[in-house]
Amino acid sequence: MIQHSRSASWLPATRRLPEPERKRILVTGGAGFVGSHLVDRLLLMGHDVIVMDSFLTGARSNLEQWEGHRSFELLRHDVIEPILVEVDQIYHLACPASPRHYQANPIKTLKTNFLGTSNMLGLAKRTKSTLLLASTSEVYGDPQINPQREDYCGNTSCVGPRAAYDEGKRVAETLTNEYMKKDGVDTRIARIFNTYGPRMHAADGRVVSNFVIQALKGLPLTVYGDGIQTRSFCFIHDLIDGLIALMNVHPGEEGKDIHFPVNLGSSFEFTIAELATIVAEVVDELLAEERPNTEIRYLPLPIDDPKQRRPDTTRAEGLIGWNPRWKLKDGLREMAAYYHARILDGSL
Ligand SMILES: O=C(O)[C@H]1O[C@H](OP(=O)(O)OP(=O)(O)OC[C@H]2O[C@@H](n3ccc(=O)[nH]c3=O)[C@H](O)[C@@H]2O)[C@H](O)[C@@H](O)[C@@H]1O
Repeated sequence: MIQHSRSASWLPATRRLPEPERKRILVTGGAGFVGSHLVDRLLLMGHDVIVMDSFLTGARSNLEQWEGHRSFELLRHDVIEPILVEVDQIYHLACPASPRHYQANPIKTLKTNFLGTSNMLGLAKRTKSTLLLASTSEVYGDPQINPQREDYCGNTSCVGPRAAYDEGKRVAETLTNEYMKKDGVDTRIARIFNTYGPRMHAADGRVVSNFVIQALKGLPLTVYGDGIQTRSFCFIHDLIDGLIALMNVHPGEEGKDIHFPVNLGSSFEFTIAELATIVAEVVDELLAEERPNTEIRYLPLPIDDPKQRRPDTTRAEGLIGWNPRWKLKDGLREMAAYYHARILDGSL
């Protein structure tokens, strides 16, 4: 059945699942980059979605397409404070994710990861709902093996500049695992590797958004260090496929361990210098102009910046049959078009 809201005919048309299949789903951090794409997909699938966000880094504008839709509810609430809502599933995404944001207030980042995750696990226990924790590739720190498998314990510093986030996420994983073992909470842990796409906060300082915006504005691309550090970039729609598949996986006959962390990310590794070249090509194509002299400005490499990062996704493939499908260039085209429209309408 196609559902339109009572009040606004311009709302996106969604399915409405029959009662037993339709779930009430809480998305913490649902106004952020990943969260808002997840909310879009869950609503389009026909579920009821409650978004909880403190708007510390999330933006209301990421969700404005849903305001007034009867399956959508938005709560301004900081996950650090307990809350009681009746839900079937919890995607726990709330936490600033860009180094610029999580370093701006490290204590808050730690509290979000410890107290926030503890609150959500308590809620999952009380409501008997399934909780998926959005963890991160940062739990591997500056990895000494490449690619990283889920059983690699990582190389982090608990007093380094990235510690509030990577140690915060490590303790969030530990909490999740202990609630699963001790209290029988049905949990999933996704370790998300560098993800990019439309709606990334324009000022969050991450490499893909920085490069695309710089190229669109004709500014030099800021490469930190010599640009030989690597990352693997996953397009947002692929990540959302993976998160939903992981949330809904069941042990099955094979008795799969669905609670152990699962890497979600692209297996194609690029140096940051290569990324700069590809972004310049994509933006030239969009603006239909030859700009052979895209300038690179080399800036110092941040302390503890991981030198290499690429997920081993064998586990995701076996457990949920997941593999990213978007090619880097295609994803960058989407992202460049998104920011370009904002530059043209004056909002960027
Ligand atoms: O996007 C992500 O998924 C991840 O982003 C960051 O991790 P990081 O890999 O350091 O991401 P970026 O800040 O985008 O940096 C990637 C690389 O590009 C470099 N960089 C960044 C920005 C820039 O303008 N120029 C540049 O060369 C950085 O030094 C780093 O080597 C966060 O710490 C992670 O939590 C998050 O999961």
